[in-house]
This record gives sequence, structure tokens and C-alpha cells, in this order.
Amino acid sequence: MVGVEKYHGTGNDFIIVDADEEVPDRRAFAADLCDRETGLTHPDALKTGADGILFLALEDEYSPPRVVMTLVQPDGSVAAMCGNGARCAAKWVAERTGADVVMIDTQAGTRRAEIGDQGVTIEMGEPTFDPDRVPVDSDEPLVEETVEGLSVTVVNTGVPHAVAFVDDVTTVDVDGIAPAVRNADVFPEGANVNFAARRPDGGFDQRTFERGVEAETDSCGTGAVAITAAAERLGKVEKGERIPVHPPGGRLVVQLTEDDALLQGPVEREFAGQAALPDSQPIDTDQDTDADAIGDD
Ligand SMILES: N[C@@H](CCC[C@H](N)C(=O)O)C(=O)O
Repeated sequence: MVGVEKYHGTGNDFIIVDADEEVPDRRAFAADLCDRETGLTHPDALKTGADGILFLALEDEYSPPRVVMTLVQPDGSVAAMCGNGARCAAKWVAERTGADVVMIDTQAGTRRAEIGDQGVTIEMGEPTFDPDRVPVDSDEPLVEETVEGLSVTVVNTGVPHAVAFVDDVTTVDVDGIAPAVRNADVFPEGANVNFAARRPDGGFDQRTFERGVEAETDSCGTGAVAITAAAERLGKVEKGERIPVHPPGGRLVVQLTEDDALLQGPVEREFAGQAALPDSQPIDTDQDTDADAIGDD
């Protein structure tokens, strides 16, 4: 059995596993436990399954403490970054160490997180529209360009995102529209697909179809930052403003600075328990289970 905990950030839910646990096949483990019908459940679980598994390697000899975060998604892919996952990881470290600042090592870079009265705030790095860095198969940034019939602005906020501004997110057929955009040839590594609509409070409603989950999720932190960055690029908001972004699972706040983006919101711990390895995964104590042992898909 493997010790697991469950956290969520505005409904984007993650199973957290200490990287010291023996999990020989992380992809199979993620597919098994994240399944929304048959995956991990518990009396205190808000939902069966999860949007991914965070394998966390705590390095508490540092001050502030550091943690190496590896997100394995339900389809077995490893995402370079996850805004809500990183916020959950920061809270997990804070609960173990008492620290209110945590450094999170991700494949997209090291990110600083602060745990406080307003929830967990993470420095997400500077969003980029550079076609080589999103990446997109184009010489120019994609700003209000049509992809598979949808007008999108494309930005990397740790992972690639396409953002479509619409009048009302509630009427969008996300499952009908997003998969073709997510898989469009112009995105060599795929893209997450976001729909955003202006709110009277100056913020945005958000719905996101996530790569790796291959479904709409209740929240996406890198998506909230992508919406705000695209809005700034299009002159809808300004740097320095605190922009409320409302995914179906709650409320996030994004603030763009000259060279960074702050993402803030609540994080909840649901439960701790044990999970069985899939039948094909006998524990082999000789196997390497370092975070690096699993590569990008
Ligand atoms: N939900 C995450 C994003 C996770 C990564 C994404 N699915 C991808 O593969 O790019 C977030 O909160 O940012």
C-alpha cells in the first residue's frame, strides 16, 4: 500500500504522494487512482479520482524549504507546471514544516509560494507569447488567430494555453469545441483550451479543457494566469491590477507585474489514506523511483 493525501485548489484536485514512496509505474498508478468512476475515494473525498498525482520530494534542510514537484496526469503525461498543483504542494510542505514560504522546483523553473490569510500565493513566472516557447508552429505570436474555428490568443504560463474570449462561458460547449483546438497541428505539444467572459467585477469567468486530463476541470491555475495575460495583451486589463478569475470551482486572483504573474487562492486538504498499487505493480525495492525517473510524454 502507498500513503496518499488528497488536496484541492478551487476544485482542481490532486492526490499527493511523498516521492519516497515506492511506486514502480507512476503512469499506471495515475491512470488507476485518477479515474473519476473507479479511482481513489474516501468518506471525506469531494470527488472520486483526481485531476492528477503530485509526487513531492521535500528538501527540508533548506530555508525556506524546497520541494521537487512532479505532476503525473490521468493520461500518464507529465506536465511541466501546474498552478493549482503548486499551490497544493506549498500547503503540503507548510503543514509538514511550519514554513510560510516554500520554494517549488518544477520543470518550468523554481517558483516561490507564500502561505497566508489569503490562501496560497505563487510567483508563476513571466507569461510568454513567443511562438518558440509556447510552442506554436508559427513565426508570429498567435493573438486573436483562428484555430479550428475558434479565435484564440496563445500563451505559455508554464504550460501552453489557448484563450478564447466569449460573451458567456455557461453557454459554451466545451467538450464539443475544445478537443479539436487542443489537438490542432499548430500546437506541437498540444494546448490547454480556456474560455473566458468578462464579469461586472472587472474579472473573468473561466472554463478550461485540460491537456492530460482530456476533459474540463473545475479550475486551472495556469489557465487563470493565461486568461489574464491574454487580456492584458489585448488591452482588457492592466499590469498591477488584481484580477479575480472565477473557474467553476471557486475564485482565484491573478496579478501581472512587469516580469512575473502572481496566482492566489484557497487550498483545502480533504483526507489522508492508503492506496493499493495496480495489480501489475509489485513493489520492487531495487527500482529507482526518483522524480527524474519519469520523462515527458
Ligand atoms: N491544472 C493545472 C494545469 C496542469 C497541466 C495541464 N493539464 C497541461 O498538461 O498543460 C493548473 O492549475 O495550472
